[in-house]
Amino acid sequence: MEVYLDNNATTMVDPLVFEQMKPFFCETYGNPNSLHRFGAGTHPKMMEALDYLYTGINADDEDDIIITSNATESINTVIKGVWVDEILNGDKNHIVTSEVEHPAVTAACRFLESQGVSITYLPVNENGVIEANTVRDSIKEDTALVSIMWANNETGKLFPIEEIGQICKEANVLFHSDATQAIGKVPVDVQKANLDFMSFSAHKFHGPKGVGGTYIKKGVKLTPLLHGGEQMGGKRAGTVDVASMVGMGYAMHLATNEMALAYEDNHVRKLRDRLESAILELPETLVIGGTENRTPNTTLISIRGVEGESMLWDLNQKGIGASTGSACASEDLEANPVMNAFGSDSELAHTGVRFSLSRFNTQEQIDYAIEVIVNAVKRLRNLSSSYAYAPKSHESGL
Ligand SMILES: Cc1ncc(COP(=O)(O)O)c(CNc2co[nH]c2=O)c1O
Repeated sequence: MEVYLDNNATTMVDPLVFEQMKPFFCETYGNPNSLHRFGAGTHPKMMEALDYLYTGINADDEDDIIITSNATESINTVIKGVWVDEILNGDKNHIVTSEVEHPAVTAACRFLESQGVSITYLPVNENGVIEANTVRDSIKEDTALVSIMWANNETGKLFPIEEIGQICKEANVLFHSDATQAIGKVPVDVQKANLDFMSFSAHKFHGPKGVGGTYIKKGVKLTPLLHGGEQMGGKRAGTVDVASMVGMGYAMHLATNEMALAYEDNHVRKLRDRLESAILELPETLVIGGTENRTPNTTLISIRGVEGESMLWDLNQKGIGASTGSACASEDLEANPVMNAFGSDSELAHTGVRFSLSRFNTQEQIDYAIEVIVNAVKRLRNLSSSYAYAPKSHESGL
């Protein structure tokens, strides 16, 4: 049996989304910017996609959305655009972010640091969450931007975005959230959150890879990252991947409607809890960041005595796909940076395994995964030269 439990890395394209995309490869294939019928034929579905996108996040209208290639481009568009507008051409020189952002945020901020910008990286509390008051305390006269993720890709922890948005509004500071891991899992409302900018990526909510979006609040200036064309009103040059844009719009429609979010919060959460509870019955296991206030599909579990990469290999041999954290960091054997941010000791920081489910997982798959995981833990702990579990009188050893 094959069981895919790495949906925070990427998701399967929903077959219903794929159906919407098909016509734009060999039938309606014109360039949207061409004046003839072949180009104009793409417009109705592109407008429909923009309608799905802006309504899915409760933006004002379709002008508040630009189509990008992924969340990484969207994040760079915001951070570097604010740098140009507010720092290079303004009187600001400070950005507030967190220690547990995705590398797309951290690396963009590191680049700005190399250009002389001051960056504050806020720490998480013992539950792996940024506390809103630490944002308030970090804002200074010359703060240009606050950028805090909506949901952490490794732990699933949800951050107090609405509270932080109110703080930024009162301090008159621009506010960006990387919502890549939130859309399709929890309600996302850019107006309730007082966001000026937001980034997202279609392949995280059953849309195609290679397409994402940036929300830019109406009236907020943002110098484009890409120049050289009038697409997206000049906010993002380059011919749009029409099929992917249509796919992302429909995926947003399927993922953010009331019924879909209720399904995530019930069916997917129940399967995640079933998997998590079974693993937590093993001794010396714990959920990193705790089980409260998370996206319904994610669990990051430390299994003492079991190297995360070894576990992934065992699982893969049995047809199960999971991860130790962000795929972009999975090539190296570095300790999980999020676990480091929790102050985990170096041994613990290598024991994390992330399981991230989706609406396409079934109970049969989860029960099979539980059986494989429990057997893998037994095998790997028995092989470990450094792990010796001394069961307490009432516990059975492994
Ligand atoms: C919070 C967050 N932001 C940005 C990105 C980048 O998205 P992309 O530009 O579409 O690639 C990711 C991808 N996160 C992961 C990719 O693989 N495992 C992950 O957890 C993410 O989880």
